[in-house]
Amino acid sequence: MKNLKIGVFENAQTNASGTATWRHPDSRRHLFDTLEYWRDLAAVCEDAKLDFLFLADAWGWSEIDGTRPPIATEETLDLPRLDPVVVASALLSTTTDLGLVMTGSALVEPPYAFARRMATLDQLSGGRIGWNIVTTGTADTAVKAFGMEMVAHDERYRMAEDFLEVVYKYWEGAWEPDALEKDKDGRFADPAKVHLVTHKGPFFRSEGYGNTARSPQGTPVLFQAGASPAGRRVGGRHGECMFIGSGSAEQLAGHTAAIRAEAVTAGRRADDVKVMSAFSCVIGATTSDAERRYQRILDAQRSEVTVASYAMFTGLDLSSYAPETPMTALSTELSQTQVARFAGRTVGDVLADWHTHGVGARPVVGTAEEIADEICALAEGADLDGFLLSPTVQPVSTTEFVESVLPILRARGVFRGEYAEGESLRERLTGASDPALPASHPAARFRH
Ligand SMILES: Cc1cc2nc3c(=O)[nH]c(=O)nc-3n(C[C@H](O)[C@H](O)[C@H](O)COP(=O)(O)O)c2cc1C
Repeated sequence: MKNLKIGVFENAQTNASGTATWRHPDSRRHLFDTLEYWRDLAAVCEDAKLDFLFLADAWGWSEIDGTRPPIATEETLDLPRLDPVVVASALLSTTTDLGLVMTGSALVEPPYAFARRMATLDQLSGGRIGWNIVTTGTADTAVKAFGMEMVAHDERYRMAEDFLEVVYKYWEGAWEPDALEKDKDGRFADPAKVHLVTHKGPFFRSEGYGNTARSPQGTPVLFQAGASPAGRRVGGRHGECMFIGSGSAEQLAGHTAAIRAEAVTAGRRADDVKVMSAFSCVIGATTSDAERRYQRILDAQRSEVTVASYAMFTGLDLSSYAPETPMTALSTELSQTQVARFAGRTVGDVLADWHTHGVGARPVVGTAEEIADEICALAEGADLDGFLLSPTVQPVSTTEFVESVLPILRARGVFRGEYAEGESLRERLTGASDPALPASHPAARFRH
């Protein structure tokens, strides 16, 4: 079996993944707006030698028929949040090896400024940064805040391709890796190795010199999570790591095969893309103890949150449809994945399902041994490279996982024990022999 990669899913906000479990007695997520929360969580991840901490993000919010439902505020479903780039920046000085991966929107960010911010993080972290490319799940509300017009679903992916070309040109082509000489008796940099970038694309234009020099990885490790056909195409062409939702081994195997096929269509090798599935679990001393603990998590959440939460991801108000309406009758310009994955089921089924686990799948509920068994079975059955642990109650879910499940995975030889010294996040996650993107990646053509 492959050596697994394991990251932790977080959101610089009180809730995650469309559920609202912040009232649970053990939850400390209401302290998401303190540096201590992030410092302590990052320390748990780094002490356990996890691969990275992932900070998801959204610029938009929940709206139903153009109005923000009061429950979204009462249960802090979507707002307030913190900027993940700034949170990651704060963690650079409290961590030394942990990867820091964050979402950045190709819909609303200006690419030149975004390229600089990510390069700065990559530089100061010594090459520990990853970027989850999103077209923004909450696009309908985010565009209003940015004074933009709505951009349709597949058009947003075309926009993302253009955005990628701009940032690649700056990350890969603006400054050659050995441009900086820093020679006090000579010169600081070699002008022959600093290049003017020009870009005239369908969505973005830019002409300039890189505001930052080349960072250790150049391009941060590229993550992508869109599961619609358009999303998978972009992931297959550009992604180095793809996040997929959770599900049965059979469902995940289908996703993994489709992503690898897209990579091959794009002229890359099937395993140039590492596939990581979201994974949630509730651990107990016995199976029935775990079931009791899971029920307590469900009880911590108000049921009214479900409609507002589903609307945030899809713009659809499920309360306005008869419960027997087939989900195939619905469509969205937001997350098509969150409609398509319920094909064959009804609106009533989805309301019940979403209440228990939001965008994720039902957590695996059991003893540490049972959870380790499930992780191994999923990895083998679905050809996965790793997991994105999506904790239900933070930080205790992460702590319990690293204390009880991780040692079992280590004993089985499927998760490594130590960090390799000086390794970049790219080398760690992809097995690359240096921190730069391989020559087979589309970004490499912008190098000099
Ligand atoms: C593990 C995981 C993490 C995600 N994180 C984000 C995120 O931080 N922000 C966001 O807007 N979408 C996020 N998404 C959603 C997708 O990237 C994508 O934008 C969404 O599913 C809509 O595109 P699609 O219809 O192509 O799937 C995430 C998805 C998964 C599976």
